[in-house]
Amino acid sequence: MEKIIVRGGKRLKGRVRVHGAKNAVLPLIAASILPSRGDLVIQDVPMLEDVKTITQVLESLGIKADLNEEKCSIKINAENLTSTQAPYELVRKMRASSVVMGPLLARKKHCRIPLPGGCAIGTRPIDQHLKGLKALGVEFEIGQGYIEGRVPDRLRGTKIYLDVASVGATQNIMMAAALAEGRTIIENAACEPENVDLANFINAMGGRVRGAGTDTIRIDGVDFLHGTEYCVIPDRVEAGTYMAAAAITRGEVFVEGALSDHLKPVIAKMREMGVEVLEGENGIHVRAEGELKSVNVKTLPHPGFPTDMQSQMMALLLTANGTSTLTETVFENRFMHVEEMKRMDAKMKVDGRTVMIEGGHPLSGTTVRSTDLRAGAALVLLGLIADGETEVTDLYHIDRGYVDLVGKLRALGADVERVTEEELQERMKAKHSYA
Ligand SMILES: CC(=O)N[C@H]1[C@@H](OP(=O)(O)OP(=O)(O)OC[C@H]2O[C@@H](n3ccc(=O)[nH]c3=O)[C@H](O)[C@@H]2O)O[C@H](CO)[C@@H](O)[C@@H]1O
Ligand SMILES: C=C(OP(=O)(O)O)C(=O)O
Repeated sequence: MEKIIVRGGKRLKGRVRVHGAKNAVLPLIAASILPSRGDLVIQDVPMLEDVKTITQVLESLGIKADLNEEKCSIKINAENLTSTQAPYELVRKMRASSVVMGPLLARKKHCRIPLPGGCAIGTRPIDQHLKGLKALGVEFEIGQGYIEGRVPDRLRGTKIYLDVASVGATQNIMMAAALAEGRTIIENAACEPENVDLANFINAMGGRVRGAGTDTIRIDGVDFLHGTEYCVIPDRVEAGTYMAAAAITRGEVFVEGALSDHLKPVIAKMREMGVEVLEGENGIHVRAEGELKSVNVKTLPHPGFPTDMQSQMMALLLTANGTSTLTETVFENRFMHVEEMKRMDAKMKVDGRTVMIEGGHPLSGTTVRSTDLRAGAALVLLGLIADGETEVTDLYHIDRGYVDLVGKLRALGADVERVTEEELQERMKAKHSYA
């Protein structure tokens, strides 16, 4: 088992480049099932475990998909789509693989995928995905842990109102509607930047999607989609994580590639705390010094404060003076990191969906467990200012969403390393034999 070891006390300084967005590239790769003609090339693909998993899902469907780690790109040709069944071993690793449903139903009028199940941050139902796809003409059977969808006639555009502005449901419906007959209108659609990226990608393949980024999306179905070349948007959560790292250590960091338009709520809250944030054309400059003010934060669907930045923000609030509150409204169980942070002497109290955070107290390093990918990153960030050594375990979460977190933090001056259990044992042995 590998661990990240952080020794606190270093002020981060320098420049860090953000990779392409995980949450944008996953639906883009799923949408690559749609074109029946030509090659697709996606650029600035982050080489993450999740990206490898969704690529394997495509390969399991008979699609040619070549990830080029050096060029950070993927080349896909879906002309030879032979299967409509996604394997359990892959889908269970990553909930986002349920977004292959829409494209499979659009291309082959059939799909069979394992029920994604709950996860560390909540139950995460997919009722809105199913409601939308049913409205387009899909019939579903659910049993023995699988969902099977069939289109008896053909997909037909219609008006769909989502009860919850679900990111994944909007994606699944958008992709199915891209090849449906007539116009589909999604109301109360999720307007996250990743969904705008998906709409732009579908349009680059010859689709007709309008209104993405607002709560009403119109999709006019076309007969077929074709290959294209496309570059994924930068990862706003990765960018926000390094912005938080800079502020926590009272450092000065230029986050290259970060788009301020995608990070408005994060920038606003950091400024309210007293962090200096300069928005540039090529990135965001963050600088913090001395005492920061406590603030109240509530996570919301975009353009509200993103739930995927909640735990990193919590880490930052622990360094502010006074009491802050952080309310999670998107997921019902996204506070598992609170108990881990308390193990580092963080002063916090959970009351329903709100955490009271008493900032400004010293933190101490100890062994803590990543409970989800953002929580894992947040614990590493806390380790940057804790006394002594912090060991973060369960790194498979972090590997789902961060390219080389350790290398990037080290380049900014952090005292952090990734070691295997064996290496740690060797070190202990060497220490004892020396003593
Ligand atoms: C791979 C990916 O892009 N993941 C992101 C995506 O997840 P994901 O697409 O799963 O998130 P959703 O927007 O669907 O979920 C938001 C809320 O809606 C609920 N819900 C969702 C679907 C549904 O059919 N019924 C229902 O009740 C969920 O339980 C949750 O409470 O958006 C989330 C919200 O910004 C982010 O935290 C995730 O990082
Ligand atoms: C929760 C996240 O991802 P997923 O939806 O894939 O679990 C995330 O990226 O923070």
